[in-house]
Amino acid sequence: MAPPRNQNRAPLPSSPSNSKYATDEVTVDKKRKIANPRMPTAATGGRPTRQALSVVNAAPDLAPASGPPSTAGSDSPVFEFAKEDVEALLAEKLKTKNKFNTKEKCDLMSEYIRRLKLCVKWFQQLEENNVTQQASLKSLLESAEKKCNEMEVLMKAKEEELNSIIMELRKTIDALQEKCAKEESAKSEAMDSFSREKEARDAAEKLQASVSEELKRSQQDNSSANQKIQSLNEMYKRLQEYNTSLQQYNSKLQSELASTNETLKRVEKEKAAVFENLSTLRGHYTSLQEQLSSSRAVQDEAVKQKESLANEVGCLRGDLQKMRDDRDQQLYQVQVLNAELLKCKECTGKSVAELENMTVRANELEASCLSQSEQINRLQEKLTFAEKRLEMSDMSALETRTGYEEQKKIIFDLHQRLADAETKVVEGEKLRKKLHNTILELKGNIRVFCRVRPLLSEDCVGGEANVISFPTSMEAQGRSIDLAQNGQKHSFTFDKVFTPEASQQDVFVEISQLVQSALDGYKVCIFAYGQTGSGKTHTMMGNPESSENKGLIPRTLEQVFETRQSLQAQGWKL
Ligand SMILES: Nc1ncnc2c1ncn2[C@@H]1O[C@H](COP(=O)(O)OP(=O)(O)OP(=O)(O)O)[C@@H](O)[C@H]1O
Repeated sequence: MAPPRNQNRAPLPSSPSNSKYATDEVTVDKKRKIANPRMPTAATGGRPTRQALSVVNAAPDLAPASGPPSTAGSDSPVFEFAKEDVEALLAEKLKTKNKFNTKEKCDLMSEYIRRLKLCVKWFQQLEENNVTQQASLKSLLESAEKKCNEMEVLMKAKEEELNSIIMELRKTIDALQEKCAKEESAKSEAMDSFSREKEARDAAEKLQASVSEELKRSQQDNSSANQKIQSLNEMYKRLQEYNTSLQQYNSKLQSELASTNETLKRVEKEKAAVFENLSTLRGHYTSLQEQLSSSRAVQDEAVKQKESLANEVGCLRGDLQKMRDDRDQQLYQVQVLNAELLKCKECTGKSVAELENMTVRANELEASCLSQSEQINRLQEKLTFAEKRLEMSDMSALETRTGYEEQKKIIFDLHQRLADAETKVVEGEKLRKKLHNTILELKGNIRVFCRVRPLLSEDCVGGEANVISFPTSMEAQGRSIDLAQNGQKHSFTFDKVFTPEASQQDVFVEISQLVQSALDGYKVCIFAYGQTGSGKTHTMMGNPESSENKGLIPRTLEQVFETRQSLQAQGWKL
């Protein structure tokens, strides 16, 4: 015969270290055995447990006159009953050998009563266990809810903190980017001005080079003009010398002409004297015929002399003419030379004017050169200033760049922190889902709510206004309703009962957790049933336009979309 069940289920050692686990185990074990007493368990080493009824049947053997068997640390034995056992016990019929043997009948009856009592006791114990289990589950549920709420609050605070940090960082990034852009534009402006100044400097240098070349050319022109002037002066001097020599020659020729004229006068005087002599001679002609012949001869000779003298005069005249021609030619040459001299003088004047012009131009060019060099100096100063500015802007750009790099590092660190925080959030979210699901499982996977709608005007026609009442006992409050019919009261218990005063929001508060569960990825079904006009449509749909009267479906959709938006802000995607 197998040992009785209560011996196997003796209370576990009451060591303080494992008392909690022992209690939990007992609870779980009991639950499992109540559900299916014939299932083999670890406690029985895999063997099927003995039938509870047989324990009860065996009770007289185990419980002698001293009383019922007791478990360790307890006076009353613990028996276990299955449904079938109870039903069998209830259906049992007393069989006596002799119908009229009342003693035997009485014994059997008392035995039967004892077993019934044991069964009732077992029921009571079971109920007590259930109550304690329910209380412990409630406390567990409350602590889990508390934890969940705390976790949610923490998460929200952390999320807000992170959002503010992200906003600040975004602002800093924007400011830095703006600063960077400004610096870049200032740098490009400085570069532009630098390039412009460089171009201006190049142009000025080119201008200076061209001006210096022009100056050189003008100096060369000047020197060539000077040389020309010198040569012209020399030529002028030579011409003056030539002129003086020509004047001297002219005066010489004139003196020669005067002497020739004097000679001619003398010759004419001699001729006149000869003619006088001839007349005297003619007077003496007669007298002097002889003398005439001689005189003729002398005359002939004189004629001859005269002819020779006339020839000589002609020759002298030709010479004179020649001399005159020469003189005219010389005069013409002098005139030409004078004209040339005048031209030369004009030329010299022009050259002098040109020289003056050239000097003026050279002076102007020197002045422009000076102004150009001043401009070049100014431009060089500007250039050095621009270079300094460029260096400064380079320095500031470098500083900004280092600042930017530092900010980048900070942003990188913050991004890492953000990523860590996000992973923590995700983990927290997972934990929250798990806890939420555990809570819902603890609350019960299938829950039935009852909503009592307020009485409508047509409902009061029959005068049965107070059919429904709500019990106010601690246990039944909010979970039960009592219906009165024909003077009889019928109680009904649900997971939750909503009174007519309950608003749509109150109903949705209970449902929203299931919606959250659906959002967490669990399958959820909510449906309403009831008789016509009981308020199903009102509860489920209500008036979607009214914020107060909208039903569960609009509110659920709102929650879904709100959650979607908040999750989107956290980086979740559809
Ligand atoms: N909690 C409530 N508060 C106020 N009025 C309600 C409530 N519940 C229902 N009503 C009103 O009761 C009437 C009937 O409700 P409803 O139409 O929702 O019933 P129903 O169960 O959907 O009916 P049916 O099955 O015929 O569609 C409506 O006029 C509705 O406004």
